[in-house]
Amino acid sequence: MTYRVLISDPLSEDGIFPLRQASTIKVDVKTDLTEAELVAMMPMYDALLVRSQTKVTRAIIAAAANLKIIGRAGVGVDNIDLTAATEHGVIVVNAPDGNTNSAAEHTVAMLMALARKIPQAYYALKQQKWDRKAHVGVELKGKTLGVIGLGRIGREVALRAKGQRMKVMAYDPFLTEEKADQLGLIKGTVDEVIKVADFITIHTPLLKETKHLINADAISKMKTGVQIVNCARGGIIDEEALYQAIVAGKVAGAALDVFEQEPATDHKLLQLPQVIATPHLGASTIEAQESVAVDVSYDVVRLLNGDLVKNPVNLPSVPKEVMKKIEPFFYLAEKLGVFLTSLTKQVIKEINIYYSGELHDVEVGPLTRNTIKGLLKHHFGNHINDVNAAYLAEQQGILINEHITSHSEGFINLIKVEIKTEDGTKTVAGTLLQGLGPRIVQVDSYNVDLVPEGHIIFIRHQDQPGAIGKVGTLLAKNQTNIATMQVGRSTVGGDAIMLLTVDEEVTEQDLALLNKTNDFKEVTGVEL
Ligand SMILES: NC(=O)c1ccc[n+]([C@@H]2O[C@H](COP(=O)([O-])OP(=O)(O)OC[C@H]3O[C@@H](n4cnc5c(N)ncnc54)[C@H](O)[C@@H]3O)[C@@H](O)[C@H]2O)c1
Ligand SMILES: O=C(O)[C@H](O)COP(=O)(O)O
Repeated sequence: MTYRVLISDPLSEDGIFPLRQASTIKVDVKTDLTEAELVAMMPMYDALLVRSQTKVTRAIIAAAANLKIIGRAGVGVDNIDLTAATEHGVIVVNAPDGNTNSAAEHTVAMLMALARKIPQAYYALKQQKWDRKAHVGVELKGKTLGVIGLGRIGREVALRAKGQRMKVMAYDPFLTEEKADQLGLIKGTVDEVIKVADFITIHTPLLKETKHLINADAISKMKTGVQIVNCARGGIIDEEALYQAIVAGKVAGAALDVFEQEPATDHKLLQLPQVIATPHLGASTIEAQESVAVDVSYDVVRLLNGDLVKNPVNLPSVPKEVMKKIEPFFYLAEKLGVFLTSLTKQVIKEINIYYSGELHDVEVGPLTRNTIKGLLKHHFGNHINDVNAAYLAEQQGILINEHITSHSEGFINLIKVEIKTEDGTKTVAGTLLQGLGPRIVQVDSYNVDLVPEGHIIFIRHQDQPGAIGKVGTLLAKNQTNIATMQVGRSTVGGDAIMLLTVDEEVTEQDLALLNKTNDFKEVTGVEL
């Protein structure tokens, strides 16, 4: 099997060696493609790698019938339609650490260039103007830097600003007093930060909440003469409001690496002498480009090899040590789902998953996704995967509840899945036996002991002499060989079940023969 990977933005050739080395992967590099060209090409690709230039739209994702992964060689994923990717079961990964240092260094370079008017002076000198008066700057030492967004880059910028002997005040929804103390900076609200800062630098993602975070109202609260740096994302600053504030003399200068519409060549902000700018160069260093390309390439290789990715964007990431604990349960969780869904023809309205015993203190989200995958596979086939399982269930209006308890009904660990449908409630429970592997241990109220694999016939009947023999005789007519059989009953002569495993796939003829006798209330074939 050969997987095809398309790289549609310029990526470091040195950084993509994990892809080049993989014998099962063929890489095509084709840049500057239009949306229509991408739509036409995508059906043949299993993976797409981009930077910020390619806009990965819904149309492109919808056309990409074989697409499994989109790798963003960088941080910001605002150029990728994440909702569409999730709906289509395409995992999106990024490289969150690879360009942190470069982006932080670029921000500090912009801050210093802004304070000392270096680009303006350079430009004048290139025009043969030796003008020392026009380019008098200000010192950073002793000034307050306001940092909005104290994630990876914001933190690095704050530390470097302290090296410039600036005071730093920061706002981030996750910043605690302890963390602020550790970093030697002051924690404030957005309003507090923008009111006191001489320089403001922004390091948030572009989200609904951060769109135009710096608008006319915010600017009106700032000090007159404030200078603003944006090396995060265009759109966080309202560009019209910034333009007006610079013209009015409220804002003394701005350093912009990013714009709402890129490329931004014919932009009115660029006409103002107080504005210095670079064309989205924060991550453009040899080191950062190599590092982000290596990170996403490895994730693509991992995914195509069937392994877990390191930096998922549209799936919660689970720490390695937690994953080690829960991974052995993935198979069981999915099989419980497949088993249970085989027992009903009705629409599932609600899914309750009970985790108990040693599963009570782990992150069970991935197990829930595997269970849902098993439950809905019947309807969605291979289209359903970890990425879209919860989404597809939600779209079907299915209610999903997780219940977690340390009490485990006699097993060290137990996953019990219950579905509610028009015809009532059905449950199945399974455990992972140390050294023996997964077992289904309960079907409705009946205790069983079944390895969840192979070809199974599930029968509901009335407990009575001859019932078991009849099943053997009927299946023999079809040359169907019973490998194992177990029975369970509520009371003598009461409701009972039989679980048979057979050597070959259960056929329609097998089921028809068993159903014809009218001796059995329910006969179902289950393929695990
Ligand atoms: N110019 C470039 O070339 C370049 C390079 C790398 C990253 N970036 C951009 O820089 C930004 C930051 O990247 P990062 O790696 O530090 O990301 P990060 O995820 O590590 O940090 C982002 C921080 O923003 C905070 N945040 C979210 N909403 C906020 C809000 N409303 N107010 C204040 N803070 C908020 C988050 O809590 C988080 O701590 C992103 O937009 C990224 O795309 C740009
Ligand atoms: O979010 C990012 O990582 C930066 O904006 C870098 O974008 P780029 O990969 O297009 O340089």
